[in-house]
Amino acid sequence: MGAEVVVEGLTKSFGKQAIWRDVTLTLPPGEVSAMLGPSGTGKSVFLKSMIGLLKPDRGRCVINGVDIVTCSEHKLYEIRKLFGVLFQDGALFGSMNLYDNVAFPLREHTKKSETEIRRIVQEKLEMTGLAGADKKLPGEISGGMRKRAGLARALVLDPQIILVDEPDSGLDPVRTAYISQLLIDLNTQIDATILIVSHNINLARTVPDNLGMLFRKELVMFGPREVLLTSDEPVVEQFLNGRKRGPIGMSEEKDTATMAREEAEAAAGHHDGSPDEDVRGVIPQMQPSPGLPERSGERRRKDRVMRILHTLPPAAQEGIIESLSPEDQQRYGVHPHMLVKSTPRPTPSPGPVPSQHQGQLPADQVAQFPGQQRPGQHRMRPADPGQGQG
Ligand SMILES: Nc1ncnc2c1ncn2[C@@H]1O[C@H](COP(=O)(O)OP(=O)(O)OP(=O)(O)O)[C@@H](O)[C@H]1O
Repeated sequence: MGAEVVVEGLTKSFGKQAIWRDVTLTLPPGEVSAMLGPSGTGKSVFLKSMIGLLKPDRGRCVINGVDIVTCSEHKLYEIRKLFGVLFQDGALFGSMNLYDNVAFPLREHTKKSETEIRRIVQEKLEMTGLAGADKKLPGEISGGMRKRAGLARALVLDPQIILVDEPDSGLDPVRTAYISQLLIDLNTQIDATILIVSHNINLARTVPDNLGMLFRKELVMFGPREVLLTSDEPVVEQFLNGRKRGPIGMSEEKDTATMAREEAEAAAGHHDGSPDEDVRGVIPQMQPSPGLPERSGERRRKDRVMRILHTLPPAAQEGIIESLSPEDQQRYGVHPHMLVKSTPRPTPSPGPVPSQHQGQLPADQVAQFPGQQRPGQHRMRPADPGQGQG
């Protein structure tokens, strides 16, 4: 199973430009998570910080007990071997054919024989639908194929964590659907922890187990997909609906006067071209291709989410319960339209409670993974039944 990634209070700036601060989340092992956010909110910077290519100003990013923010170069080198990264353009060497590109990490980082390398490269090319394309140069193939070749290369060292930067960039919707399916199939086959960075709404709604969103230099939310998909938090709602009206503006954040003007214009009947339909709601998640086994990450996530169900907002609870099969509903002792009441929580310690204005929900409405702590919120007690880590 993939490694868990625990991020606590991670903060990054370039000189005086703050990118994001106090990002706290846990990527559950073997599950697929996606980080959304408007352009320029620092999603790629987040990915690069997670693998130690960029150094955060403060905070922790702990993988297998090692904090990659403070560890030695030697430890970082070791930890990086757990990662497979797919950069936006595949980051292939233009002068090497696909075979040599995919073989590159094996030749650089292992002492495997060429026979063994051939076996692994061919296996990964097959997994990514590129069997037979090994002699092609990156310049001779389509953008979608380049991404798949980048993915094949990311897989050769058997990564426990796969980071994927905008798998949909430059691809048409059909090719995006294919690469999305490939990511789900890979997760099924190798059970790696996957983090996808994207602003593709369709991918966000159908692929990941967990969703997060960066905006205004903060992590607005992170939790099971159903929490964001049913959220009425204005930033999340605007983003998932792809609307112009809302707090997200052309460059980043709109001022209050602009928002008020847009509200007034909308009330007066002006149509700004945004879709009328509200796409909020839980739609079925993409399943592994026929012939593949059940996805272990999905099964584990189901157990984990059912343990924290009572901590989630009612709409998310309903979405989760409704997406369970009748057998699972019976197994977990739930039924549609029931609301699992929140168990009393300890009184929060004094401290700033994130305000709606800052794009954050009050701490007790935010989906939190067990063992996680936010400012002003007590850590969930391990003794609390149903709060264990899935
Ligand atoms: N190495 C760097 N040095 C200085 N500034 C940087 C560096 N890398 C990124 N930035 C800045 O950090 C901000 C966030 O960039 P990033 O590429 O992470 O955004 P993003 O959310 O991935 O955007 P997009 O969705 O458009 O790819 C930008 O203002 C960018 O200019």
